[in-house]
Amino acid sequence: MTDLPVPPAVASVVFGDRLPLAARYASLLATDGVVRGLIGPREAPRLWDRHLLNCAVMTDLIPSGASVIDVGSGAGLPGIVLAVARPDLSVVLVEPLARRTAFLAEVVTALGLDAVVTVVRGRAEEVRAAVDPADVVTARAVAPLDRLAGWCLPLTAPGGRLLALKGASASDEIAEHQTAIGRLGGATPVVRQCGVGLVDPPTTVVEIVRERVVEPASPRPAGRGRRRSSSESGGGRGTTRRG
Ligand SMILES: C[S@@+](CC[C@H](N)C(=O)[O-])C[C@H]1O[C@@H](n2cnc3c(N)ncnc32)[C@H](O)[C@@H]1O
Repeated sequence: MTDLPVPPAVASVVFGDRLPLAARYASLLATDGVVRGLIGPREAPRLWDRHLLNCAVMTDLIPSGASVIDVGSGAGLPGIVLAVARPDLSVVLVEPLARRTAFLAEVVTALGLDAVVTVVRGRAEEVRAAVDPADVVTARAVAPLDRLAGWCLPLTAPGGRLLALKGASASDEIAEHQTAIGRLGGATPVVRQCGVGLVDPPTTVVEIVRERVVEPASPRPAGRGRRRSSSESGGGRGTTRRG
């Protein structure tokens, strides 16, 4: 039998009066989440430190009343945690795997979050027609920054931001992918440290504002070769307009 994870003292600072709801989510992860293979058994004892608190502290970067799309939610990280910590947010969870969206839908209902959380099954690059662009798009452990920007900036409202939870590699990834991100309409990425003094280590978030809207390139005239997709071309062949 799995021991249910005990919230550390700092959890009440981070979640406030939503702590019981956060604890219910932690229990679902530690039981159903482990049994159904969405969370590794070794993660159960460290769910609070490495997962719930690590995700919750990024709420500092999310404006009041914002719409949020969480891309690649998996078992609900960070999307469910954001909805638990911040009842003012409306959250869409985008996840392609049926086993995971089934779990997410059950968790949303079990936590009474149906009014503020929607689960969408699909790949981020395929759900554009199905979701409204959001003020904030989040992603944790989903893809390198250039691919994330290609998937997530089109889901971000002009002037909104992509918040990518990253580890120690954040600065290296920015150096590697900054040019591609710019071509996709992203502003210069900024590294933010969240939860300093609350979580150790603090959560590293790469923030990318969608400063320009990049339209897909127009098709080339017939006979001049196959048009490259934006992902193949690094997004560099699009046309842009100010957002
Ligand atoms: C390593 S898991 C991370 C899950 C969760 N964000 C977390 O931090 O625990 C990566 C997740 O991204 C999802 N994913 C992969 N490609 C995706 C895409 N193109 N669009 C949306 N989600 C994707 C996978 O199905 C998987 O659930």
